[in-house]
Amino acid sequence: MKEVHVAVGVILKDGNVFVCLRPQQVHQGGKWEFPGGKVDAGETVEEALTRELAEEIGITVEASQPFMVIQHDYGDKRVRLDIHTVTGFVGEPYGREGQRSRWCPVKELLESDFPEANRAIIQHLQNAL
Ligand SMILES: Nc1nc2c([nH]c(=O)n2[C@@H]2O[C@H](COP(=O)(O)OP(=O)(O)OP(=O)(O)O)[C@@H](O)[C@H]2O)c(=O)[nH]1
Ligand SMILES: [Mg+2]
Repeated sequence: MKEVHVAVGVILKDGNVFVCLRPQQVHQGGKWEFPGGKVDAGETVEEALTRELAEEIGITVEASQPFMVIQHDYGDKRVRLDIHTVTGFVGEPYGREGQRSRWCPVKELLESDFPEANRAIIQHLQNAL
């Protein structure tokens, strides 16, 4: 099964992270996510992240840093998550594709239901901040 390369943004502001609720009908639907999406052929991770965050939550990324890379096999899909923190952006994020979204304190992230692969990201975030 081929591996999907995904650019994921951990958008930080005052100790909070912006998270979105994945639509029921998509992969890992009904779970929370850090916004992002597939890296298209010929795109850098930064280009994919900037494009996906503009499309999904209406912000313009101005400063991002590589944070970690996670590979995970969900059984029905294999992903390689290229996670970047986003510390500078223009605009107020919102669910531009109609998805629910909110700012969540970093320390409360594990109280919400995220895809399995996100557990390691959250633990790294909580240790790093
Ligand atoms: N965006 C995002 N995807 C995640 C996270 N964790 C995780 O396992 N994934 C998986 O990464 C894959 C790609 O995410 P995605 O569905 O958002 O990709 P996309 O935005 O290009 O899809 P779409 O444009 O068709 O909606 C999905 O299988 C999703 O389950 C996360 O925190 N954020
Ligand atoms: Mg997406």
